[in-house]
Amino acid sequence: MRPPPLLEVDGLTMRFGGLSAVSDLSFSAGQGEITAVIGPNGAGKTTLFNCITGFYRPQVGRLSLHHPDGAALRLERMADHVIARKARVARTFQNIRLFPKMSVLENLIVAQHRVLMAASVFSLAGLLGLGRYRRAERAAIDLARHWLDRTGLTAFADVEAGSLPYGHQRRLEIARAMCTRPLLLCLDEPAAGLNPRESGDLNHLLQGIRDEEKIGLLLIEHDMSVVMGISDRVVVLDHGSLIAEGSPAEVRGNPAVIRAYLGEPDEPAAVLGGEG
Ligand SMILES: Nc1ncnc2c1ncn2[C@@H]1O[C@H](COP(=O)(O)OP(=O)(O)OP(=O)(O)O)[C@@H](O)[C@H]1O
Repeated sequence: MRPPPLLEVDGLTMRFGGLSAVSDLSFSAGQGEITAVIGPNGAGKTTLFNCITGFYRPQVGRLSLHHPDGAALRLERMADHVIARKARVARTFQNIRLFPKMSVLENLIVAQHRVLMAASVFSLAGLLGLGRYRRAERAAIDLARHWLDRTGLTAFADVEAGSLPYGHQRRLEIARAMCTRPLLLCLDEPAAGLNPRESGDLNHLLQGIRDEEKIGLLLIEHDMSVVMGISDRVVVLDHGSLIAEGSPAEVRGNPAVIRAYLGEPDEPAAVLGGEG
């Protein structure tokens, strides 16, 4: 049985001039599930992420984020900063976007600036005088330390983020996103540029986040060992439309998926291999 939907995408269409980058797309991503969005180049994956995170406003369709208190927030009506803060959707990027000159720890504290500023009641007096701010600061440091530990970065806490090896920077991006306490974590090609060992570590980290935090993860990924190895559901796009949806095993054997990737029905293992 599928878990309750966390994100429901309903009839989503996003056009650029005459081009439909996403076309009448519907699917759901469950709470406590890893949902992978795959498809050939130009299929509309990044456009979908940009609609979910408020960077684009779709012309048609609904994006509903179901909160544990029963509220269904309509993301397509919200600005990006409201989606991050109120709907609690966090995102990492294909091209890593850390503060490279800040330390690893500072990156994780800055991610929590909204909570800290709220605790200061947005005033200097609040910053200087209130126990409430000091408690919030303590909690922010504890949360940062927790995610440093979970991502294996504790030893690098004081190191400049930009000087970390690539695989560590990817994990730091995930730690930073988790410091915002998201309900939905959107990961844009988290395995890009990782070697097989780092990719294995990433799988382990993402499965741990799913199982322990019970949040939803939505990932765009081209590395099929990651997609087939850790996803609970796979959504396949081609030319902006949904062509398949199901478990990794169901999707891997789907003729439409094989055609979209290979242009012919032979040799699915070449592109859609992996564990699963
Ligand atoms: N801002 C934009 N303006 C015009 N066209 C765009 C814009 N963003 C995306 N597109 C077009 O929309 C289509 C889908 O692009 P998108 O980047 O969403 O695909 P993708 O599946 O993420 O591809 P890739 O795997 O190569 O990253 C492409 O034809 C792309 O050129």
